Amino acid sequence: MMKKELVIVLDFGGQYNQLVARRVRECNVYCEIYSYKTDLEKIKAMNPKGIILTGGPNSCYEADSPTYSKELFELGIPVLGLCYGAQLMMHMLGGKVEKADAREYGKTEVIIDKTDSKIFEGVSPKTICWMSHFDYISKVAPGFEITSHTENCPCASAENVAENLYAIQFHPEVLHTQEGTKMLYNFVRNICGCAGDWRMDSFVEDQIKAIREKVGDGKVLCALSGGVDSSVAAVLLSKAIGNQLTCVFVDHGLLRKNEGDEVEAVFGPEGPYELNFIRVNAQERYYSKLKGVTEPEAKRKIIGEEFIRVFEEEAKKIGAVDFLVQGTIYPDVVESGLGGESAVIKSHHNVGGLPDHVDFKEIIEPLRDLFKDEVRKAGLELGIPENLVFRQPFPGPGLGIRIIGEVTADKVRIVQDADAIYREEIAKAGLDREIGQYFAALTNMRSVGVMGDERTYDYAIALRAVNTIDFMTAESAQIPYEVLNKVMSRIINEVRGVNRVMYDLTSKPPGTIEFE
Ligand SMILES: Nc1ncnc2c1ncn2[C@@H]1O[C@H](COP(=O)(O)OP(=O)(O)OP(=O)(O)O)[C@@H](O)[C@H]1O
Ligand SMILES: O=c1[nH]c(=O)c2[nH+]cn([C@@H]3O[C@H](COP(=O)(O)O)[C@@H](O)[C@H]3O)c2[nH]1
Ligand SMILES: NC(=O)CC[C@H](N)C(=O)O
Ligand SMILES: [Mg+2]
Repeated sequence: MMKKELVIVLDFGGQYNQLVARRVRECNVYCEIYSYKTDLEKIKAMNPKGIILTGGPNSCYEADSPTYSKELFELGIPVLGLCYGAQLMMHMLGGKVEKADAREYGKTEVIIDKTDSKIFEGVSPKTICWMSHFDYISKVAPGFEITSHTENCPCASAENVAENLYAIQFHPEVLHTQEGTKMLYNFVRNICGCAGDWRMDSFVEDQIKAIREKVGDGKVLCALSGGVDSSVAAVLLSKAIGNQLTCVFVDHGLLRKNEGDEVEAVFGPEGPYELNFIRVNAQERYYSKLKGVTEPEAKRKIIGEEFIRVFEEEAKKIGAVDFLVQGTIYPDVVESGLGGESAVIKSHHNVGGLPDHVDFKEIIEPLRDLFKDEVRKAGLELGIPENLVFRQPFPGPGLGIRIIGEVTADKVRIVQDADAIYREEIAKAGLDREIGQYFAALTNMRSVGVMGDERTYDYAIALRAVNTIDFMTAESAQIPYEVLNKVMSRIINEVRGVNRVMYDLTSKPPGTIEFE
């Protein structure tokens, strides 16, 4: 078998490390991320075609900052340092890095000095790049030449062609760097010489192989929500291990209207997949655990823990189940505060919301490194129908995080009915494939209204709709006013307990997509 081409990303704690990996994969080159604490011997043994050092929050000239063996730069393997990685390369090889008088942050014009640099092939001589640094390279290391600069920064990039070493102060992986993808392409394809023969089908094949090796003839339980991620995970697992797999779908009473039956229709015995499928109706159990709880993180943790307890009980019934599979994807990991140095935004039930003790030998998450759109590609690769692959995401904690404050059966009914109307009207207007994610939420606010000459004192529904590529950032969608108006009027007329409807205009950041 032909050996797969690999580029290694060495993680120094930057915020955009997964984006680096993703951009490399977009160049059809396989890529894996390793911590800067990984041994050089281990890196060498993987025989990478290139190595990328990421950004990071530290200053390389301080004593305890992350560093690496200098031998890395002497292997003859092309190395590209980004931001902290660039500074570290200069610092270790005899250049100088210092604190700048002013920090450079955001979109910045970079002027290319060496237009025939391989990194800048096809890039305009003046190009907008994303900067995010306090420190700067005040002197390049011997053997390096400066290849670009900005108004405030004398060295925006440098290279030592003879040694195959490249340093970039800005962040080519961020889409705000207009020609960044081109630069990374130039590095992996032209400088590292990768042929670019990696495709999503290789990802699928590799995962199937890895799962078979790990699981052997053991039994596996897959947490299946019917959403995009776990459906892709379930089909992948089923291809890998067939009958050893049982899928468990939990109806926690926080699903959208009719969703339980819809999921059962697709994955149950009547559907097209040959899966061992179990539906657990756990409504009462969730409502009683959530009674009186209002704090968002507390709600998330309770829902997350109950999921696991249900899975454990089902596993006991099957007997001797060692593995639990979840459809965790990369944004779940980052937001739960586990993506390197990044802060906790909210504990996704399947990551940061997991209880301390879990009764499975191992949790398998085959999609953990992928972004949503990459998961969709894998789904299509697996032959999953488009209407499933392009479903809008629905969070595991469900309506639990779309009902602000305490969850009750009556509030669930209100938000389910309002949401169903909203979805119906969006579909009628032909907008359902256009908008990334849209839903109704129940604010915990009641206000005074007048209906049929009577005073009302009822809840306000918030409508949300966002467009996004990777769900890490998002903008509110521009829905035609007539559509919003129709939704408002139907909700007020058809859903008892609501007398006001609002549209949430907030982008992410500063908002998040869900309300809790
Ligand atoms: N009701 C549920 N029953 C069983 N497992 C669930 C349920 N809800 C969520 N999960 C598990 O938690 C994981 C994360 O949920 P999440 O909503 O992010 O993914 P998804 O439902 O698979 O896809 P999507 O993001 O498209 O909704 C799922 O992949 C699945 O493994
Ligand atoms: O399975 C999930 N478990 C969770 O705990 C969770 N929280 C948010 N989401 C989904 O993630 C995306 C980003 O949402 P936020 O901007 O609200 O963090 C959006 O698509 C959200 O629907 C979740 N999915
Ligand atoms: N984004 C980065 O990698 C920053 C590197 C370094 N901490 C600086 O401020 O210059
Ligand atoms: Mg979901």
